[in-house]
Amino acid sequence: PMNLEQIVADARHAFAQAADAVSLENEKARFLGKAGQLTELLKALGKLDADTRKLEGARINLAKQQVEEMLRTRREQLADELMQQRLAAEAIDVTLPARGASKGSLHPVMNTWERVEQIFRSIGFDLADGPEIETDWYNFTALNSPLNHPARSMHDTFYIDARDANGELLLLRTHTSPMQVRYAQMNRPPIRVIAAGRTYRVDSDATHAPMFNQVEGLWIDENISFADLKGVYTEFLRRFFERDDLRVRFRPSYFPFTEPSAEIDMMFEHGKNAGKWLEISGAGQVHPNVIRNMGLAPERYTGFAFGSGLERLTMLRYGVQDLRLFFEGDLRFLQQFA
Ligand SMILES: CNC(=O)COc1cccc(Nc2cc(Cl)ccn2)c1
Repeated sequence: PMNLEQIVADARHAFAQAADAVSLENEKARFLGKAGQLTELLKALGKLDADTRKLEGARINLAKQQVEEMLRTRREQLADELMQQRLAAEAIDVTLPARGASKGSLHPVMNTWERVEQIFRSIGFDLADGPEIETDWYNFTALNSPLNHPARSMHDTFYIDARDANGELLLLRTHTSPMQVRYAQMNRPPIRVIAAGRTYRVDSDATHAPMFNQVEGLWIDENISFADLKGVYTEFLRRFFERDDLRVRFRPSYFPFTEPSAEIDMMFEHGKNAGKWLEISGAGQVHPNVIRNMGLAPERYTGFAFGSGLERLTMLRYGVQDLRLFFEGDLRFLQQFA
């Protein structure tokens, strides 16, 4: 019969040459398959006499076991090589430095908003919120603004083309005072409240934007005087600007909702703008009509109020010259405040 040693040697060579599992299976078929060399030899045993068939059959089966063992070994080798290739290809170097995500930061005006609220909360003020779309009653009438007051004109105020359920005119609030009126209607004295938020006016240039942010404060109780306003507001400015060389002056002024009214200027005794008075806010004793519109008796309750632009406070704190920079979202500007 064909030289069994030669067949086993051929199989060893063929399996070693097989580069992957599929080619190895093809080589296996050449030796162990239905038409394989070893299978053919086993079939040919039928022609031999009994003794010879027994002897030859044993020899062929031995060869078959060797070939099957070689096949198993090669299969394991190929599987291991495949695993090694995958480990190399899919390896992640966990020691590489992270890409890092840039940290966000608060918009400077929102930072001012938070600082103002934190300062007033620390001296016992509550916070009010309220609708940006207001009725003309809460925005003007409740605040003692006469029906023919120029601020009510469409040149200064954005009106909504609709009325509310009670037929009231609707508008975008022009200041945050309406929130304070609502708060005072819902709470009993002592009323100490800060109302901050977006306000809208028909105006826009380097120092005016149609939408901007305002913060107002209100303190109503028995015997609250103008002196209390000066004390509280001066202390607020010193803490907000973190300066104790800050001077404050109150100039007589006029607002429909306060009597007497004042405009508040501040000045730093040292530094770049030393000695220069800067207008920062408006304030005054709440007008008796406004006290009454809050549902309180002006004979018993008095109080003060003040208002300031949050952009204005921010511009003064950081020396920003153009208001529009706060609304453009230019990261080169904003990241200075990160
Ligand atoms: C930038 N702000 C300004 O020029 C003027 O702001 C001011 C001035 C005086 C008072 C008020 N607010 C106020 C609020 C109520 Cl509920 C009652 C009375 N007054 C706001």
